[in-house]
Order: sequence, then C-alpha cells, then structure tokens
Amino acid sequence: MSSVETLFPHLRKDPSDLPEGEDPFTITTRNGYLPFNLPLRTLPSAFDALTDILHQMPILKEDGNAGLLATFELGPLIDNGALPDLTHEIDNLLIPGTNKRDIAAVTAAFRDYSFVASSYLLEPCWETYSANKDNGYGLGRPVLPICIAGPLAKCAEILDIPPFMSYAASYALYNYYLVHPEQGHKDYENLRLVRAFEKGLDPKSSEAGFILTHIHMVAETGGLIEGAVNLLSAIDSKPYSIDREMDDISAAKKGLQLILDAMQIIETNMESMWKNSLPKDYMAYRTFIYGITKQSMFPDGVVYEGQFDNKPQFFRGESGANDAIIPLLDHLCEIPMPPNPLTDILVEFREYRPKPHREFLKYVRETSSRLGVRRFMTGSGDMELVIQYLRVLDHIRSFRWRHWMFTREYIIKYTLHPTATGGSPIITWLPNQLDAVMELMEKVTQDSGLSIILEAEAWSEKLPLSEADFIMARNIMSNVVTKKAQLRKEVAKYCQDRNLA
Ligand code: HEM
Repeated sequence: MSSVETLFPHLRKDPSDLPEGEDPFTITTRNGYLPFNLPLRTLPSAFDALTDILHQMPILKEDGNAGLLATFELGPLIDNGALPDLTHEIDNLLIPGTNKRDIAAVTAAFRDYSFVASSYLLEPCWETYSANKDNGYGLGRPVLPICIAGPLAKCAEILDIPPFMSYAASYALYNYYLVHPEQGHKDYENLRLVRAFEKGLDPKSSEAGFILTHIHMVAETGGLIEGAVNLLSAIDSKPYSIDREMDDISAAKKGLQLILDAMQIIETNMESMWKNSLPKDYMAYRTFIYGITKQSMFPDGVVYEGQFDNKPQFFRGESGANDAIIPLLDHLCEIPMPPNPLTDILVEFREYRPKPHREFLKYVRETSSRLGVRRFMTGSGDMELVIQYLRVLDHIRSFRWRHWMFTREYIIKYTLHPTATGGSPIITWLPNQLDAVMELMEKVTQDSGLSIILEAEAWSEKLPLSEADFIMARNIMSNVVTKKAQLRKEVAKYCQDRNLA
C-alpha cells in the first residue's frame, strides 16, 4: 500500500493493485473518476435477449438502418414478451472460477437495463415530441415491466445507487470503449460509445459528441485528485509524495499547481463540446435522459412492477450534475452555498454518484472543513498562495459559466420545458451555484488583503506580489464583476419572459 492509500483509504494509485471484482468506480490517481478498467462491453450469453434488443433499439442502428425507437416499436415488443425476466441471472455474474460477485459485470448489466428502461418509459414522449416539437413531451409510460424493473432494481441494490439511468454507471462513464486500447484516452478520436438512443453509435454524431466530451474531460481527473490529496495533506502537515523538507505553504502550492494544470486541460476539453456536439441537435437525444422527479411526463411517478411494493417511484434523471469534478473543488475550496431549495437539489444529487465517488467526496468535504482550507489560504499572508487559490476558484467559475452558456445555447433557446434532465429548474439552478462562487471570490480578495493591494494604480516593487500575479488577479476580479452583473441581468430577463418568481 502506498502512502496515498494510507492517508486516503478510498483512493488507490495504481489500478493493477486492485483485486478483481472491485467496484469499477474505485478511484485511482491514474484513471481518476473513470472506471479503473475499461467498461465491459457485452454481457454473458444468458443475457442475449437483452443484448439483441439493445442492438435493435437505437433510432439509427450501427448498421445505418432505423431501429425500434425510430418507429416506436420498442414498447409493443417488450409488452409482447420479447424480453424474459432475467433477474435471477444477475446472481450468476461472478468472477470466473469463484463465488465472488463481478461488480464490473453488474455495472454493465445496470447500464444495459437502464438504457432499455429509459427507452421504454420515454418512447411515447419521443413520439409526441417528434410529431410536433411545440407539443412538448406528453406522458411517458407509467409502469416499468418486471422483465426490466426486476434486474435493474437488483443491480442497483448491489451497486448501492438509485435504479435509474445514471451519469456514471450508465450513460457516460461506463459507456465507452477505446478503438486502440493501448493509446489510452488522450486522443478524443480514440473514444467510442457502447450504447446510444439516437445516432450515437456514429462517432461523429452530436449524441456521441455530447457523451464522449464528458469522458474526455473525466479522463484528466487523475492529476486533479492527486492535487487535492496533496493539498489536504500539506495543510495537515503530512505531505506524502512531495518533498518532506518543504514547509506547508510550499507543499500546498505544489498541490494547487497540480489542480490548476489538470483543470486547464479539463476546461480545454470541455470547450470542444461546441464542435463535437451541435446545439441544434441536443433536444432529440435529450428526450431519453429525463428522470421521473419533477417531470411533467411522469406526474404520478413510475411503478416498478414487482418492486418496492408496487408503489410509484421518483428518481432524478441523468445529468452531468452527478459528475465529481466540480463537487470535489466545491468541497476542497469550501464554497458556501446559500441555504435554499436550489442548494437542497445540489445535495440530493450526491446520492446518484457511484459509491466510491460518494465516499471520496465525503472524505474531502469533511477533511477540508476540519482543516479549514479556506482559512489556511486567506490567512497565510502569502499572496502567491492566495492567487493560486483564487485561480482554482476562477476555474470553478469559468466551468460553471461555460455551463450556463451551454444551457442557454443548447436548451433555453430551443424549449420552454422548465426542468433539466436531472429535475432542477432550468433558469435558476445553475446561477445559484455560479453566483455563490463569484461571491466567495470577492470575499477571498477582501479577507486576504488582496483587494487593498489591487487598488494600487499600477504594480510596483513595493507590493508583496509579482507583476504577473498582480495583473492576473486584477483581470480575474474585474471579470467577476462583469460576469456577476451579466448573470443577474440574464436570469432576471429569462424569469420575466417565463413568468417565474
Ligand atoms: C451541451 C452540453 C451541456 C449541457 C446542455 C448541460 C446542461 C446541464 C444542465 C441543464 C444542468 C442542470 C442540472 C440538471 O440536469 O438538472 C447541468 C448540471 C451540471 N453539468 Fe452539465 N451540461 C452540459 C455539459 C456538461 C459537461 C461536459 C460536464 C462535465 C462533466 C457537465 C457537468 C455538469 C455539472 C458538474 C453540473 C452541476 C453544476 C453545478 O454544480 O453548478 N455538463 N448541466
């Protein structure tokens, strides 16, 4: 066991150290939040009936022909018994030659069943929407048959996640393969989808681009996680991988630099969303990733036949909000979110992450709070450290700002539907968090004494920071003032246009 594992028991450095059958989302500093081994593409032959339906299902199949969802035939096929109930087969997903559960295989089964589940439940909405985009989505199917509900609920119980299509275990992070595995994830062109609803099996399609861009970003999270761990251990005066001779502040700066380097690449990859996935195409495949909670398509929830005492269930839909990049930085930087119902949704999203991600984020949240990361940064009197912290906050801001641009250009321009796929209110939820980051940035400059320094007319040698840092900090903070005003104006306008309080 390396020292990183001693300090952070939820984290491994090297995937090859992990025993077979572990949760694929066990975090390593090599693969970050991606599964530590490549996702399993196909289930054993006992699941052939399911695999066959998955191949037949997409609106555009891999062979270029129209699939079941194109002609709204999936529901009738399932209702006529094309898919046997294979719940008992989930228990047979074992590591060969042992009695140990193969959690990678269970995750692949979860992914596959969740694709069929969302297709089945939302197929009528796709039919309504494609007949006339102004009609909205109409109603989804209110009952999930036992042949889907049984195995899906069973896999979810084993994985300890909600039994509905999720960001990590279904739609994005467990839904790809590499054309040339030895070349890794760096090259976007090497990524392909395993499952898709619309045209995603064509790697040039917008659906593929939407999902693969997430994967391309998450592939860079190893350094981010390592930086976060370094930073916490530096503040705890327990550096493990950095020079022991170093004082806490220098060690903290090294940790922050790792975070900044990783975020630079992550944000560059994020920016390529605009070309990988066109705004005009988003509304189509998006139809299939809605959830049940707060959605007009499921006013009375969904009954999972034979499960949960046949009582209606409500689950949130697939959303990048269940990604762990930004929550890690939120926790590490101790960003105070306003106590309101919008922040309650942010907290609720936590349940939808894989168990290892949840445990790691909880650890970071509690450790950052115990150590007082924010106090350490602002109270150090070291302006270089303050500016590095500010730069990390500025990455959170720009990530969320670009996100607000995505939401504006891919969603708000095309629909009046009031809730996002995860069930949050489309106009107000993202701005709630974006505003909180910008508020904190202003407070940090005040509490650290940086704001007084930045009031100087120009940089001089008497100031306790370099000229480059002075200019950078000024630019960052003047941008915050501009963006804060722009955000408030835009949100107010959208609220007025849509009669929202
Ligand atoms: C076209 C691109 C995208 C659009 C239209 C979009 C849309 C949205 C929307 C509407 C939400 C609100 C939550 C909900 O679903 O209820 C959200 C949240 C979120 N998404 Fe995306 N997203 C996009 C790309 C991405 C990418 C590439 C990532 C990278 C991992 C990502 C990560 C997140 C995160 C972290 C949140 C929570 C934000 C916060 O805490 O303030 N999204 N997204």
